[in-house]
Amino acid sequence: MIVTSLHYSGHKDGAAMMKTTVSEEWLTYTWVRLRSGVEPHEVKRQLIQNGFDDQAIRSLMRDAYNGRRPISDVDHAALARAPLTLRAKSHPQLRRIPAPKAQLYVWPNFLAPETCDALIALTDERLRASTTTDAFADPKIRTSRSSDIGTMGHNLVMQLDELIAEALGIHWSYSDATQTQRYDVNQEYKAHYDYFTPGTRDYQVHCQFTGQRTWTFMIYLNDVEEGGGTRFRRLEKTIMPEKGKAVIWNNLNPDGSVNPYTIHHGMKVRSGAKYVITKWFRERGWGEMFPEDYSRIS
Ligand SMILES: O=C(O)CCC(=O)C(=O)O
Ligand SMILES: [Fe+2]
Repeated sequence: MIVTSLHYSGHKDGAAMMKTTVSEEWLTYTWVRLRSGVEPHEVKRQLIQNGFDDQAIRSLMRDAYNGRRPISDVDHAALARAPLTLRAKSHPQLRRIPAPKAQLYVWPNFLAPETCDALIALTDERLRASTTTDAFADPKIRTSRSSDIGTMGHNLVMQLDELIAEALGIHWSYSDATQTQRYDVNQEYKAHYDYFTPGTRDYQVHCQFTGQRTWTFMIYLNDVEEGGGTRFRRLEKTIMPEKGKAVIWNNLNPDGSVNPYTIHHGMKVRSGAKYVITKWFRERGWGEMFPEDYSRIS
């Protein structure tokens, strides 16, 4: 903590020593936390604890100061028309998979091979067993390992977040912190939904601040020797891993209800290893959900 860069407006009696100006260090402190998925109200609490006055907290947190937008602001029809869906009509690589029951897209070569390699190296630095949010679920449902690369404050991941957010056309604050998954031989993620079933305790716990999951943006980081496809059994489509290829789908219907046709299975790797980035978008973030300058990117 670099205290010398801060200006204190101390009262003579010493009762309140409030920090009133912001520094690069505290901006980093604030935004690394917000990027990592720490809720705005918690970041605000930490800043208060560190002695900042309200004005300084406003300038540190900017759009996040007022917290996530209310659930009543969510426009599900607009989510179903996210800029990516329009871009797919003319983009040379991005295309919609012909499956009328769900919005499913593939984008080959979305990431450059060197970026994939750097993300794999970062993933391998800090692996943990993958979990599912349902404590009662079969422990064999997801046997891969995961890495919370979105909480490391790494520049590369922040750039990746921007790239994904711009590609989809939805601001990164409407997403969970970025994760990677590594599957070794015989590891898989059995058929599941990325959304939380409304009315369950799971939904209550995992959606209370951020709302439901909306779009999933997944990227394969390597070519898998054998196996490891992503199977959408109700759509009768299987996407095969290819280094840098993104698979993107909307877990919801245009009316906001969950779409069970999006059930998918990360199939067993038969030979080699498989790495994927998973980025789950959410109903609630701060600021504009569809920033205007994202829509201009072709
Ligand atoms: O690895 C895959 O192909 C699918 C991963 C997945 O569905 C997930 O992480 O939610
Ligand atoms: Fe999934």
